[in-house]
Amino acid sequence: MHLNSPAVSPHAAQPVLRCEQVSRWFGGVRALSDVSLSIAQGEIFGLVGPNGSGKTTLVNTITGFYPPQQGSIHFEGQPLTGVRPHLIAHRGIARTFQNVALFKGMSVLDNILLGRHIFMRPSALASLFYWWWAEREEIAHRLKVEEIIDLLQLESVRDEPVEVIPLGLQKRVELARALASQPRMLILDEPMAGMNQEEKEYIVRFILDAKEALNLTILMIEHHMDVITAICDRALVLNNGRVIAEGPAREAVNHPDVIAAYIGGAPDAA
Ligand SMILES: Nc1ncnc2c1ncn2[C@@H]1O[C@H](COP(=O)(O)OP(=O)(O)OP(=O)(O)O)[C@@H](O)[C@H]1O
Repeated sequence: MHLNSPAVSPHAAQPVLRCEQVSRWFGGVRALSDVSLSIAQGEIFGLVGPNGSGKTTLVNTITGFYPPQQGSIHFEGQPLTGVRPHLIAHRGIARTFQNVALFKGMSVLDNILLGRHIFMRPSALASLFYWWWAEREEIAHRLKVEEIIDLLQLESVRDEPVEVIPLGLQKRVELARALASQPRMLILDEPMAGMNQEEKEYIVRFILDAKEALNLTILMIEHHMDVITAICDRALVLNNGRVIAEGPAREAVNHPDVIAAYIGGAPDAA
C-alpha cells in the first residue's frame, strides 16, 4: 500500500489514465489537494471516500467540467487537462452521473441513441441533400444501439418513456447511453445509488459484462464497500480532498486511516 503517491499497477508503464498532483479549489474550499493516480488498461478502479471528500470533483477535473488549477491529467498518453467536456467523449471517455440525467419525455431507445451524437454529422442541411447517406448512417447508429440494448437486456422497456421505469432500470439506461459513445474508458459516479440489493446485483453483472464485451477500463465512485471489494482491482480513498489510502481494493478500504475517516468506524458494507 502506498500513501499519497500514485497507485502502482502491474501495467503501470502504460497507464490509460494518469492524474499527477491534481488540485482544485472553490473559493476557500480546497476540494482536491495533490491527488495522483494511475489506472491501467482493463482495470476496474474504485474511488472511495466520505461525503464531501472530493470524489465527484476529481471526476469533474478528468471530464473537463472543473479543470484542475494545479497538476496534470493524461489519457492514453495525451494531455487531457483543459479539454472541454463536450470533447471528452471524442477522446474515448464516457461517464454517468450521480443523479440520473436522462431526458424525460423521450423513450429508452431515444435516450440511448443520444449517446451516438458524437458520431453524428452536425449539418442538418448536409443530411437533407445527402439523405441516402444520412439514412445509412442512421441505420448504423441504430444497429449499434440495438447491440447495447441486447447487452444490457433493455428490450422489454425500449419503447417506454424513461420516467416511468424504475430507478434501477433508469441507471441501466444511463449506462447504455454512455456505452453508445463507444468509450474505451467508462467513469461511473455512484452507479448503485438508491438501488435495492437485487438491483445492485443486476447492475454489477451488467458492468462486468460490458467491461468484458467492450474491453473497457473503468473508474467507479461507489459508497458500497462490498461492491468495491468484490469487483475493483484497486481503490483510492479520499478524505478532505487528499489521498489517504490506495492499493488493492480490500487493503485500501480497510486501512486504519480509512476506518477513522468514516464516522465512528468501519465504512458501510451494505
Ligand atoms: N461547484 C462547487 N462550488 C463550490 N464548492 C464545491 C463545488 N463542487 C464541490 N464543492 C465542494 O468541494 C468539496 C468536495 O465535494 P465533492 O462533491 O467532490 O465530494 P464527494 O466526495 O463527491 O461527495 P459525495 O459523496 O457527497 O458526492 C465539498 O466541500 C463541496 O462542497
